[in-house]
Amino acid sequence: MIKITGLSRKLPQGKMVLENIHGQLEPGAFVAVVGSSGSGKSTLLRCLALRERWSAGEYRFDGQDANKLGFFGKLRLKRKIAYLEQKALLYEKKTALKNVLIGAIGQVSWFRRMTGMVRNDDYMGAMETLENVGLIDRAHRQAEKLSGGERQRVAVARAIAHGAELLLADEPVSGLDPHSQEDIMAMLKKLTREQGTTIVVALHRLELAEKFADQIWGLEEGRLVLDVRGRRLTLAEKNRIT
Ligand SMILES: Nc1ncnc2c1ncn2[C@@H]1O[C@H](COP(=O)(O)OP(=O)(O)OP(=O)(O)O)[C@@H](O)[C@H]1O
Repeated sequence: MIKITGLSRKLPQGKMVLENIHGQLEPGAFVAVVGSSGSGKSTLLRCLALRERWSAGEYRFDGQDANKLGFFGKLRLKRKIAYLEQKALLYEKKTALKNVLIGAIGQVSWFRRMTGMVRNDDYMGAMETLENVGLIDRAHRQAEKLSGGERQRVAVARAIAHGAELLLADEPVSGLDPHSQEDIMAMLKKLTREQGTTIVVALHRLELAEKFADQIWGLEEGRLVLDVRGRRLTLAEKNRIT
């Protein structure tokens, strides 16, 4: 379980980008973070991904206090967390399968990483994750020849092959057509159900959050003003965060 208590992020100029955020993420939860532009969604995701430092508060991952971890402890924790960019960053000339394998290779020994040797298990694991994200028929296609939605699927498959327990995705569907947006959200939801991955997505489209997420966090000027589970937002709630 992930628990954040009083998480705040103050910029050097003094501006509070996140202010006293409290929240809890159960294993396998699918959480959408919504809020108007500049409300702090990306900052929150980057803090949860340990890519940005918070200035106050506590972040516990399975009981471990991230503030108290040393260099190697933090590295181990980072291995459990995957962060997806808006536009999936892939090795363009490599196939979807190779891109996933590179993720899996991050989990194997130094020697095999250096030599690029791939075991049959790694290969089978990578093919299985590609199947899980509905991309088995694109396994041998070069990344540069994949559509935006397919690229996001490869990035997700790579994160799963890498053993991520927490997947943070910043606007993973922006720039995709509405049909692909729904497909990606459905695929993410399936992963939370079938693999138990905890997924947090920052989203602009509220209707996607309502349709697919189990829980909605609403941010307003760096404060968490909504934490809603299992129901749609009221009109007043929608107005507050848009
Ligand atoms: N390093 C920084 N330096 C200056 N301002 C920053 C920095 N990081 C964040 N901000 C500011 O903090 C606020 C929150 O930014 P953030 O990117 O987290 O918002 P967001 O909700 O993800 O916005 P968007 O939906 O437009 O991506 C914004 O006003 C942004 O300009």
